[in-house]
Amino acid sequence: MTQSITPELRQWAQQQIAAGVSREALYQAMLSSGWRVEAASQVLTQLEQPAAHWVAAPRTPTALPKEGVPEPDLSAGRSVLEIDGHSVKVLLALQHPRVVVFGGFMTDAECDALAEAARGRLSRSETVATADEGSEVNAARTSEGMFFERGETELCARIEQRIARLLRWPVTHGEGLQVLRYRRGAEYLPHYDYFDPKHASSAAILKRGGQRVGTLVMYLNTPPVGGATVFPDIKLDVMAIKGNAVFFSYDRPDPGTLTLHGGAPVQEGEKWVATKWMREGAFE
Ligand SMILES: O=C(O)CCC(=O)C(=O)O
Ligand SMILES: [Fe+2]
Repeated sequence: MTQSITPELRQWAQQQIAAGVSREALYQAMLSSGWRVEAASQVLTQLEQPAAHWVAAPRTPTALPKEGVPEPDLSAGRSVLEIDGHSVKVLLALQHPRVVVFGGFMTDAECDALAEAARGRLSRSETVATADEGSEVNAARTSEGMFFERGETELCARIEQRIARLLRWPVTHGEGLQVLRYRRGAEYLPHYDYFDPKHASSAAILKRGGQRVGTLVMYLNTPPVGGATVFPDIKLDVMAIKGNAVFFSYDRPDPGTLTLHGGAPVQEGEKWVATKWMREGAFE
């Protein structure tokens, strides 16, 4: 099925919205009638943008950056990246390890909506077991978490599309969004996001999509005190500020990537984040 975004389709979608149909209902209706996640999400995203930004058909799949890991286009010293009508600021860029901090990646409304959608589905976070197959509850991680399916809701699809464009990495190569809530005192001790090839459980995990090669942690609120994302190897603390996000990439599953990182204890209030992990291959 070709899924070009014709003027008629756009008009139909606009009429539905004007008639009070929610974006979510429209998105689910499009999926049930055979639309692909990315195309359906694009139609709805474009409705918010000036007509000059509309395209007649879905754009070609996101081109991979040369390096083989996700990477934003920061050529020519860009400080603001225009992604799907959002002005994403580049607040900090470090070469090695590759760490980029973005300002205004998500709107406050998007942060609130994502946290609310996740709230009822949180359970004590698990991490990959070290000894045998499967995952286990781990004292190093005292947050509660949940995973959305990729493209599960219109909001997930919209955020996933924005991530894909920002980091030039296909939506298909990303895991579903994970949402974590840390209550006061909760933390995530320093760890690597790649799967340790020496762990017994890694072989099975790697069959689906291969290694993780990049992470984007999005802050869904601003904890009053504490909760920074810390990178002990390079002594960098990224403060958790609502709507901002920190990206880092790792081209091999090796501590030499200097991507050791953790979530510092939350000292007051709560901390909410969404994490997107990107794989080297398609995660289907
Ligand atoms: O909460 C944080 O700041 C870090 C989260 C994290 O490391 C992860 O989700 O893998
Ligand atoms: Fe992590």
